[in-house]
Amino acid sequence: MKALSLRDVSFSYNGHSILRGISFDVEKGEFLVILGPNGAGKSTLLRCIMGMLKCSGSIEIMGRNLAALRRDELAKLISYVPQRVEPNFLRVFDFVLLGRKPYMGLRPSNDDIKSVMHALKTVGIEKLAERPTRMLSGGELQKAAIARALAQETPIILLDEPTNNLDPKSQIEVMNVLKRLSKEGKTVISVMHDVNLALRYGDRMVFIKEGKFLGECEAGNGCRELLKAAFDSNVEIVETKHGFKICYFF
Ligand SMILES: Nc1ncnc2c1ncn2[C@@H]1O[C@H](COP(=O)(O)OP(=O)(O)OP(=O)(O)O)[C@@H](O)[C@H]1O
Repeated sequence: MKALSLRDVSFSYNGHSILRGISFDVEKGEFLVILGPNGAGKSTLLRCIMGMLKCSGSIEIMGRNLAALRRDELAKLISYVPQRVEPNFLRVFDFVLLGRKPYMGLRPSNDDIKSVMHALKTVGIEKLAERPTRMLSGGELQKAAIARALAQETPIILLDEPTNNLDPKSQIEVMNVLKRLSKEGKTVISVMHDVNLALRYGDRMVFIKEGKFLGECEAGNGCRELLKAAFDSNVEIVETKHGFKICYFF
């Protein structure tokens, strides 16, 4: 069974075609990065997978047809970290507790509280539990959003540009958390613009261009030709002394 299977997924906004017949699979425990130019349809694709937009074609999540899943069933299979998270008056603990909604009764159970504490520890922000989210830095807020998704305890986690607006140290911290999660068996699917982070942390890259599936490649193999075609630029990939692949466009 695949974690995610897309077959001929298409979507239009008011008759304007955005996604055109996208098909690909994601294996369980894989760290898949979705890349492509601005406006290619990456965020739209994530919203289709989350059932927030109604697309044609078929989407299977952990072997189950998305169209046949109830909202609470879907929320136990897949969690979503959106591109922008709005900070508010909620304490970090309560913000992360929102991830327990699919499981919670009127009051949080001991399991809910344990799960929140575990999620906060996993992303390394347990010391911020009492702080209102509006008093967090961009990186801390991003980690809180990831912790909320972890508290949801889903086998798949979907992220839309999780390293946006983060400084280099926070970028690496967030990517290390995601890599560790995928190594522990979670399926991580992330839209990213930072090709170097994608090459370094992803297992595989899927390229979307003009609403279509352009191609896929193993991240370790550099993916030079696909990068060139996706971004209409010349690309060079070099290996650093640490064994990382670094790519630059010209
Ligand atoms: N609510 C909407 N109504 C109409 N068109 C929309 C809407 N949201 C997005 N679009 C259009 O759909 C296309 C795909 O947008 P989408 O946000 O999915 O692209 P993206 O690949 O995620 O882009 P980026 O890398 O810039 O975030 C764009 O042309 C965008 O203008």
